[in-house]
Amino acid sequence: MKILSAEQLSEADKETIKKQNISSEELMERAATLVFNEINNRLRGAPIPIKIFCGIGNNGGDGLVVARHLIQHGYNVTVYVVNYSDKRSEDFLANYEKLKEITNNWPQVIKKEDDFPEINIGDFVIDAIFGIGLNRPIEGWVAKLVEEINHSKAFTLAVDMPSGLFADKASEKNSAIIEANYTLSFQSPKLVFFLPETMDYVGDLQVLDIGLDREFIGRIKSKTFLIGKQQALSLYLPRKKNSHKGDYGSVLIAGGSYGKIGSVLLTATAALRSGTGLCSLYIPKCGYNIIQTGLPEAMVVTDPDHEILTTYPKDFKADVVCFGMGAGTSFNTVKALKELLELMDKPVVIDADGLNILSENNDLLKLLPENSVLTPHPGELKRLVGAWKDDFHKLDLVKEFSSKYKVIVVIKGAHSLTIDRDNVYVNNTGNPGMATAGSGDVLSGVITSLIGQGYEPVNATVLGIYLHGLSGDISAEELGYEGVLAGDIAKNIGKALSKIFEKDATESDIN
Ligand SMILES: NC(=O)C1=CN([C@@H]2O[C@H](COP(=O)(O)OP(=O)(O)OC[C@H]3O[C@@H](n4cnc5c(N)ncnc54)[C@H](O)[C@@H]3O)[C@@H](O)[C@H]2O)[C@H](O)CC1
Ligand SMILES: [K+]
Repeated sequence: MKILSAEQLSEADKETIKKQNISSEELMERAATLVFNEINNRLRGAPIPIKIFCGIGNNGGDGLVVARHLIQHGYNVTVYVVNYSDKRSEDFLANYEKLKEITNNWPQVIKKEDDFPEINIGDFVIDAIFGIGLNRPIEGWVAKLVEEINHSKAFTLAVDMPSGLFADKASEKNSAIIEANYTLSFQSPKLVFFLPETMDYVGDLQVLDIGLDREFIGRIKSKTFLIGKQQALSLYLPRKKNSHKGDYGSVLIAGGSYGKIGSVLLTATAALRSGTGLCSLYIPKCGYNIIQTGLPEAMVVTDPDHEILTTYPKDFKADVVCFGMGAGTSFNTVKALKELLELMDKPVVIDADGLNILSENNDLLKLLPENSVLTPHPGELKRLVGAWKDDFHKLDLVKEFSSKYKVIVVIKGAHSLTIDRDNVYVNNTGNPGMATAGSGDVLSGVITSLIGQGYEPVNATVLGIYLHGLSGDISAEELGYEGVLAGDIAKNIGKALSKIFEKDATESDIN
């Protein structure tokens, strides 16, 4: 699914009005009625106090439409107009009149702090103050109102976006932003919903298809995508009935050191569980018995050294090599990575200490074969691309790095991002249970495996992250967040793959 910018959404809005020959007020009615339906389905007539805070633009207009439908269905509603300016939009005004026609309980206008109502923890707050039209941080008494809503701890549902967030740029530090429990967003999720600094404001997310023109949206050149089940399915390369292990890639996983052999064991397990035909490990001698006992399906080649990698086996033929987990950054291990990079003309996967070595030895970066995949966690990323001011600056730095070295970079996080030059793929699977030792080693194994099976490196990365997250979700369902081990994520990759073929009637449109 494309993630559209505020500008693209406004264009799609205008184009839809033209093509479907409807008024903008009709489009607002359609969008906001969907919001009402969702609320009505959940509240089912419950008499809880609903407080709707409406701005004076079209987000506020949506709020007024929702209010009208709720009142007509007998809900206990109070509407507040957050009068931050006198420039009320036409559709706001039209719906203001419509609301006054159906109730004697007219909206209360808030113009200053003294006008704030009491907001109780048991209220149901609807935030329709600002949407994608926000063009500067919220200030003054409106900022105070936002804080008041947040402090109340009342359940808060944001219409289109939590007020105070920009759709596609960073917020200033300490800005007033609604902390929503639930966000019902129109047509396309917004990029900020998935970035670490802003995702917590969104709560649970649901995207409503408000019927903006499909053909126009299809033509929009977006470089930012949310990866859901449909996209994962479209990337999958089916297996031929008439095939053998030689068809599914020979991978080599190079890494480990004394005390850190578990890391490569996890990576290799994940590679095999992801469908690799032949899996070999290149490890220091100390890991030989561990791997041969722990993973009899794998083959082992050992370094001359007992404790660390010191060289690279030049004659070893593999379709793809993964380097770095548990390897350490000793002088001779740097040499081993250099030998690998000098030899390889096919994409490699570099993780963990492989990345630390790259950031300390910048001259190695230009040896990376085109379309190699780097999978840093935030600390490793910072060492590679430098410090960033905010999430959007980080994206710019990584895009620049990806273009400069012609590599694919994963920004790991709650929503891991795959950056391939200017393209951004946002992952939407996974859970906090995956924040556990070895989870990254498993991810590298999945990506390496898929590259070995013939997936384009960017597709292997996007699908690999999706499957890794889904496997984490399956594991958390079985074991609870705290109970998940990286080994469980590796073990359940096959189940995750099967799951993308399941039809799910209740599936939300973003999963
Ligand atoms: N695009 C769609 O698919 C549809 C969107 N709808 C809803 O419309 C809003 C966007 O409405 P818009 O009037 O453009 O903007 P806002 O309501 O978010 O803001 C109003 C107005 O406020 C001014 N402003 C911006 N920042 C500030 C500030 N910090 N302080 C004071 N004033 C500010 C600025 O002039 C804005 O224009 C979208 O989110 C949807 O909810 C349609 O209803 C359906 C189709
Ligand atoms: K809002």
